[in-house]
Amino acid sequence: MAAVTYELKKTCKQSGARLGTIHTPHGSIDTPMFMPVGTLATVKTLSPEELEDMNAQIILSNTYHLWLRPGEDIVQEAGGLHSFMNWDRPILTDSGGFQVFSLSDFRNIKEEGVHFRNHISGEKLFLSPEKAMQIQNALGPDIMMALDECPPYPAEESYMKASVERTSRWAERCLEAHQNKETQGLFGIIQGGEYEHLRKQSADDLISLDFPGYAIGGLSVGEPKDVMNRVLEFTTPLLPSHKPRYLMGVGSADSLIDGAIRGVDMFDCVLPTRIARNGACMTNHGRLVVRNAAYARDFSPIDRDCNCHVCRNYSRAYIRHLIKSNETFGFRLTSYHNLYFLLDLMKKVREAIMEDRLLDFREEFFEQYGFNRP
Ligand SMILES: CCCSCc1cc(N)cc2c(=O)[nH]c(N)nc12
Repeated sequence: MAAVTYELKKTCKQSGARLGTIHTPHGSIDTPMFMPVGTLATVKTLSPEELEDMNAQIILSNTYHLWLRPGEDIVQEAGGLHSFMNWDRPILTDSGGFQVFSLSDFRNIKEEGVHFRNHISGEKLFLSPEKAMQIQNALGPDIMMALDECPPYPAEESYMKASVERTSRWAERCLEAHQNKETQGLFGIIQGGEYEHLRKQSADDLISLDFPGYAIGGLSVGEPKDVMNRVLEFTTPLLPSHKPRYLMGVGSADSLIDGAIRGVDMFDCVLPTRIARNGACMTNHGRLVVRNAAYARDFSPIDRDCNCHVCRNYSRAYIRHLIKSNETFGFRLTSYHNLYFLLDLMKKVREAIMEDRLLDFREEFFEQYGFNRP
């Protein structure tokens, strides 16, 4: 029995969207869905109990960061990530490659792996497909990611082709190095940038290796939204309909809806908690920067159309005061609301797919939120 399986439940009549359920050793996940990011084994400022209260079905953590601190050996001695962080629902870990490329000021990519400098201590380190698998096998997430290279945007076609071919060879090495096939699912990551023929090559290579799920990487790296949507339009249909599709690093409300319309099942992004720590909030009527002076005497909730614990109990004025005072509780309130907002948005997306009205929902939401407003 595979560790991770996907059950396709309904395909939307209006678009490529679909409803499904991902079954993992730590529970099932209704899709399309958003995954809060807990880079260092915590979703910043929030407790596992609060994440369960807002119906977070799965959270992410990061191989690169946990390898550096506290070390995968300590997490393994604790019984794995679930025990270490007291989270008994599913966990997905990224493979570390993206973080090496985005965080390290020195890196040298070779066939055997990537040489880089620890962004904290400066020491030289080396990450190979085998090492990425050893770390993830020790951390014990339900879903692991193969080691890939996420080239910058834009990238020359010749560089992208060589990178895709190396990522495919690394994916095969990850499969060979995988130690816990019965308890941990391994997803392949499709690369290829904006080049349709390279996306096809990457998909063909990885589909031939029969992963239980596939991620679309190399997006949300600075490309315009119309480029992302165009790449999704020709990439998502290449992927098996009976396996989960994960769009990496995508998390604004409009991108989640547009990704679901194009058949994406899983999303993650640090955006909701990152902007929360700057006093910015996602609402059904656009982004609200609650730290602004305009809200000093505004005793209404962050979002009058939100039913979260924060919007039912705290005012903009109070939250602005806490943020301006650098009070941790202020960041907790904005983080809780933003994650609740995206999780609730995906619940509404699932309901719209069930009722075959996702495109109508998109129009209503975009109009109310102010997307596409000139
Ligand atoms: C915890 C963070 C998960 S998503 C990080 C991420 C984000 C984005 N935007 C792209 C990629 C990618 O192409 N490959 C990999 N492994 N990760 C990516």
